[in-house]
Amino acid sequence: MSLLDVKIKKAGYKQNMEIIRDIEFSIRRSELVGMIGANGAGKSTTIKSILEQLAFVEGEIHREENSTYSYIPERPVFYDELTLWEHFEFVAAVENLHDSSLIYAKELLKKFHLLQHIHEFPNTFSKGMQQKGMTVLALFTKPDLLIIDEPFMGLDPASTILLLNMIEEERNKGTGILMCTHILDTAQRICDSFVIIEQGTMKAAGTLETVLEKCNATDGTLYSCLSLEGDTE
Ligand SMILES: Nc1ncnc2c1ncn2[C@@H]1O[C@H](COP(=O)(O)OP(=O)(O)OP(=O)(O)O)[C@@H](O)[C@H]1O
Repeated sequence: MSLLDVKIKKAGYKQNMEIIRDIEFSIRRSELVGMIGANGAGKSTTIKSILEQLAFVEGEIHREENSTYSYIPERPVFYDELTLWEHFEFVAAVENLHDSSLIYAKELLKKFHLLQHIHEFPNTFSKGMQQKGMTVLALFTKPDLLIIDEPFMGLDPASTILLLNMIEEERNKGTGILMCTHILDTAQRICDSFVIIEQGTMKAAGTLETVLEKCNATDGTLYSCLSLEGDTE
């Protein structure tokens, strides 16, 4: 049984608008799935359809019963009037979380070197600090499924390693992860499987071997699966 089964026939931002079509993949527990594709290919739109944020989706999206999910958006979003810590208190109250989750939040904040900033307003943070804040906010609820859009953007090398370790720890705990990224070398190294999106549709899905075969690039890398700009026949 999968944590998430996606079978999108077509979807878009308003009724009958077709931005993406024929996208089918699943995510199991402990599986890290990399979603790869050029700018504007339809990756974020696919994520939005999973998050039920699109006005028009034809198809089926099933999540395992009673499973929870967290989403780390490409661009961090914080409330202007709340400090970082107040964001945690707010989420804990809204989601009715146990007190232990706030203790866990502090452990994670320490790990991500944000503990000394918890009484500051995140909108005054640097891009990387905001990204780390969003990551901890997504993790402290202990989701079954984690959806991450471009997680490495703006992170310094130490924070990148921290994030990679965190992804590995989450997988070991059984969390299923969907990660959109343009950092193909890292994706190829760490993901269990891939979904390649091109011009709004799924070009290939499966293990590295499967997608490379589908892209006629058995000796290539993930780069070979993307049609490069300026390519001629
Ligand atoms: N709110 C919107 N309303 C209408 N069209 C949109 C909207 N958001 C995105 N699109 C269009 O949907 C298409 C797919 O965009 P999407 O953001 O899913 O691409 P992406 O693969 O995530 O790209 P990137 O790598 O640049 O983040 C693009 O043509 C884009 O212009």
